[in-house]
Amino acid sequence: MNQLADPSVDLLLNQRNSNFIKERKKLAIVTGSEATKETLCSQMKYYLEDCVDIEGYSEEVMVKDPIQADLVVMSSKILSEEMAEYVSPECPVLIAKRSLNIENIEKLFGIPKGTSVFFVNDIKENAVGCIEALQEIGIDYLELIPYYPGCRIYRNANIAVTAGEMALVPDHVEKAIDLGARIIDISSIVEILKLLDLMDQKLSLVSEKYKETMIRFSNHLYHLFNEASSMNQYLARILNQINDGIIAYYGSGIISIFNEKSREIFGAASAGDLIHNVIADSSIKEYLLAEEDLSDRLFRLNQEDLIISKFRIDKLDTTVCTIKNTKENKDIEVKLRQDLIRKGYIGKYRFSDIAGNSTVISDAVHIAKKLAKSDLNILIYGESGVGKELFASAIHNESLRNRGPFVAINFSAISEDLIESELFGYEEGAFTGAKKGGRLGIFEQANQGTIFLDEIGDISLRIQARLLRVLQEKEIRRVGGSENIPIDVRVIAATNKNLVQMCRDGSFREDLYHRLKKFYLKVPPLRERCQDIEVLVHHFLKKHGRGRLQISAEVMETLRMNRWNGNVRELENVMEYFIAVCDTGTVRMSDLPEDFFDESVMGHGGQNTESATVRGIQNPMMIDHDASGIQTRNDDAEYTTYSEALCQRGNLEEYLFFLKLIKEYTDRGQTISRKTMAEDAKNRFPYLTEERVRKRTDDLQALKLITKSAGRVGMRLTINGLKYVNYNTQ
Ligand SMILES: Nc1ncnc2c1ncn2[C@@H]1O[C@H](COP(=O)(O)OP(=O)(O)OP(=O)(O)O)[C@@H](O)[C@H]1O
Repeated sequence: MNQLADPSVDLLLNQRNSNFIKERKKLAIVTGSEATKETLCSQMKYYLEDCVDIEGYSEEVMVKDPIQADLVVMSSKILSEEMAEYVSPECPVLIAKRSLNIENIEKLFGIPKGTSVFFVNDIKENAVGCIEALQEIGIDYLELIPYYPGCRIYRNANIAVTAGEMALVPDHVEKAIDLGARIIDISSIVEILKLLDLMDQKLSLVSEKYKETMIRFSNHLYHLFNEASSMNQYLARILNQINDGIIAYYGSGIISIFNEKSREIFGAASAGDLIHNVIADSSIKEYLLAEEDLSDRLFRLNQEDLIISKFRIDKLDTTVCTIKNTKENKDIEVKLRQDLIRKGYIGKYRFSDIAGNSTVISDAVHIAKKLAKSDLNILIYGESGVGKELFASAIHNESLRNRGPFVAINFSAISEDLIESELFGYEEGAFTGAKKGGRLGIFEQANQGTIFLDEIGDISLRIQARLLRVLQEKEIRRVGGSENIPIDVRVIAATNKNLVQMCRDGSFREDLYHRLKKFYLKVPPLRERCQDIEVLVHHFLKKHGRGRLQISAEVMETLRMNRWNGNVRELENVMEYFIAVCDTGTVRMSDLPEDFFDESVMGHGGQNTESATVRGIQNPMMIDHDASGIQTRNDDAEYTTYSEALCQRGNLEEYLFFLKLIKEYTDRGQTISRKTMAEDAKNRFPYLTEERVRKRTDDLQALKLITKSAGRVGMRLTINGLKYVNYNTQ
């Protein structure tokens, strides 16, 4: 290691009182500043404290009495001249050689290669000496410029390094690094031993300690260099893994970073090369070297479209560019999307997939689109099968998270024991049967995306508490794990239960309810939007590949009148049934599922209060409910009631003839008028005029066996009319 010293080392021995000897020797250290005094005193105490009293004096603090010691060590020659009068004339004086304290050298490691740096010291020799010392220990990649009072600045720098001379650092410098005061050089330490007559006693110990310090330091340095170089390798690996080109260069165009992707695009180059020589395309070269132009630009190179972006790091006089190949980036996006699709973690639906134009559904879509723009949690309320998941998926796809996963979990379909590990995952060995390597929970899988928690009202209070913590802390802990894992997920929860009531009766946590319900969306049941049925019917026929299949007007009417307790899902099921059973091009009443009227049209378990009124009170065809709420019927008795009612009004045969006729026409998708009815009835009932036909149809309408409306729809059988006809044609 190089040792720096004042160029002239003078040993001024004043032997006038050579018998100045005490039991413990006294060493006085005189410095310019207090900081240097501290450094040098602690250095000498490290070597000699056990046998020498060490006293420090600095020019900064007034020395009152003359300094008396076995040896006075001056930190510089100038100081020895300035402080001479404060030293007892009989004291021997040594002007110490000093060297750079390299223990703080790591402070320089952050300065990038090629940077101009002032080395600041009190005189030229010291500044130059320190620079040489730094170069010798490997800091030769910086452009070190000596700086001292009165020097001429031939090249400027924004960073300054000094050895304890911060006061001399020029004001314009943006960053100053103090390596600390220079320490006493080993050769001067040996001199001190000699002068204190401690050579025999201390030399080997001091040299041991000195060696030890050096070894400790060089180990430290070695470690730091290793760390820095493995960090560099690590960074280089990262930069080479990135799928975009990355180039960094100093103001003048000297390249400092040129990653693998850049090499693929522009050809071979490495740090130290010039942009000017490396980039052949003149427009790209011009753009890169135009310091003030920081806009993103599109370039075409070798049939590829490149988007180049730039930003400046002014402090380092560096420009960094990223180069994206638009096609490759698209391909990557497609791959990532395919990966999500493979895992099933995508929102399958968009708002355009929501069929229906009723006001209620349009309003719901309108609100949902607004909610999609925010990132807050949403609670969707709606009966089973109304389309809650459809809405959740559409919201995800319209939100800023649409490139992330959409993961859905239905709590009603998972047992309580499994919910926790499904949501939060588990560590290997968390429980018997846990998979090797553990498993990610859906919260982790949905990271940066949306999680859809369906049937949230079905989870236990225990899981509610865990879920609440996750929503509050935004981190999860795997089952059997000890680490908290941060997550960035938007939660959309759904329920068909009355959560407010559940909060009241204590089965749902109110705090969780409020966390989930930052926004609220209600999806209306299908029976509140009968206008949508026709649109939905065609939507599902098309969705299942039978867009051309016709639905007879009567069937459509029957569908419209249905209660649809299973909502849109039930309607879709019926459409799939039609597709499976209908052999002709038109679905007719005869294609309706056998149990359609039992299970669907009649409603479930007395929920259909509106229809029950129509059927039960005003209609002779009664629906009874047994104790369990399940419907029971005595069909024969009910049909007989109709027959009796008709017989009381006129000829049952005529009425049945007209009912069948209406059915035939609607099955063919045709409307039937009174005139047609009279004509068709002519052969069997020649006495029936058009007016009489009107009378018969009025009777049928009064018994709610048919409906009459003006225009295209005309006369139609009601469900009961249809069933009564079917009963009589068996
Ligand atoms: N307006 C609509 N347009 C098109 N398809 C719809 C519509 N509403 C619902 N569907 C379809 O109906 C089916 C049921 O919808 P979804 O699963 O979203 O209902 P849900 O309310 O989440 O049901 P559950 O409460 O049982 O989970 C799905 O196949 C969905 O695509």
